[in-house]
Amino acid sequence: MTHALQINNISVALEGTPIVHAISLKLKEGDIGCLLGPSGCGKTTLLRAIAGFEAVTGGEVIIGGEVVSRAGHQLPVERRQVGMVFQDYALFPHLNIRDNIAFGLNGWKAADKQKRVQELAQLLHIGELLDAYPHRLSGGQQQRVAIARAMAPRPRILLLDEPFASLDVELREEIAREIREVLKQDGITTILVSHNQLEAFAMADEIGVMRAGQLLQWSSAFDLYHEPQSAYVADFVGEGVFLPGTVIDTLSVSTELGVLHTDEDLPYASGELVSVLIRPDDVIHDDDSHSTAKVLEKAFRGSVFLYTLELDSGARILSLVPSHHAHAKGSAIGIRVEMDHLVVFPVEAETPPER
Ligand SMILES: Nc1ncnc2c1ncn2[C@@H]1O[C@H](COP(=O)(O)OP(=O)(O)OP(=O)(O)O)[C@@H](O)[C@H]1O
Repeated sequence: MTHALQINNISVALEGTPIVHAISLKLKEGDIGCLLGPSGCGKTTLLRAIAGFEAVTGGEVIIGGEVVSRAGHQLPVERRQVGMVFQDYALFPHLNIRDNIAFGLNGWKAADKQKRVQELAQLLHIGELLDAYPHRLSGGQQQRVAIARAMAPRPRILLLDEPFASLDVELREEIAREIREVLKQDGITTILVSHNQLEAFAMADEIGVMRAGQLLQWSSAFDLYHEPQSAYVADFVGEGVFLPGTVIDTLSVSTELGVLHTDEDLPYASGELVSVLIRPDDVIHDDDSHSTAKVLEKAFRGSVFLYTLELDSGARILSLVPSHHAHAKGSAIGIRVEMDHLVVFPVEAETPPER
């Protein structure tokens, strides 16, 4: 099967400094991928290499089956048929919104141009703004226009660099979901860059976690959360803590929270010391439980509180507790662990993610 985008083992250097190291990924036609990672890990550099603004020092970028980059060969940006939305939107101030959107449609018949502009204006709810000029628009409206303009020529890939960075935090997730719908309806294959995982979850079919120029894992949000392939990814994606454990057999690990069982064989020998990932939704508040933990912190999340709890050993775990259960800081509450799948890593701790 030909993928809309295939990246084979690419490396990119900026001014002689290696920044992106041997990254590979594939994206299906019409899918949305997200590069997620802390500041400086190389997300933008990888995006710019796909767009053709940066050359690769090794590997290949293949768009729609065509090799557009390999060492010593660079198809120019304007011949790649990629659309790009920059963080500052970069609208043309002297053109109205209609002409901004139609800007890349040179060579289209006037009627087709008009049809495409109308179609996008409707999809992105900017129909009333077509005669206005960019300076009159809010940040959110300018963003919609920038996305419409980049989508207009039906690019083979749409590249979005931190598209929601300048929007209100409360709005971002909702807008990410809405833009996802727009892209899906128009069938545009997209890669976006983000350092916000809620945005990535709301938007993407495939998410890649990057760290120091490497792609640690490329998979669905569900798999990143439930099947992280490294302690770094487990820690970076979602919330949770690692608790020390001792392997009893391939299906069970002994921890301070009792013996935890898993549904898939663990690749560890009996007696081996391991770290077990405990997510807040694995720890259930239960007044009838014999195990207790002390409430250290409470963070209100609407329908639930996120409790930070301290175990007898001093180890900390997190728990989501319905917000109608009010327990004071310092009090002990009953807890029960409910997990059918364990995520376990060797003890040697990795450096925690820089956030
Ligand atoms: N011209 C350059 N020469 C050498 N190194 C550079 C150059 N430009 C950027 N870098 C470095 O490359 C690394 C990756 O930068 P990049 O912008 O790709 O990261 P990013 O993950 O997109 O970060 P952010 O989320 O902060 O935008 C950074 O450490 C940066 O300092």
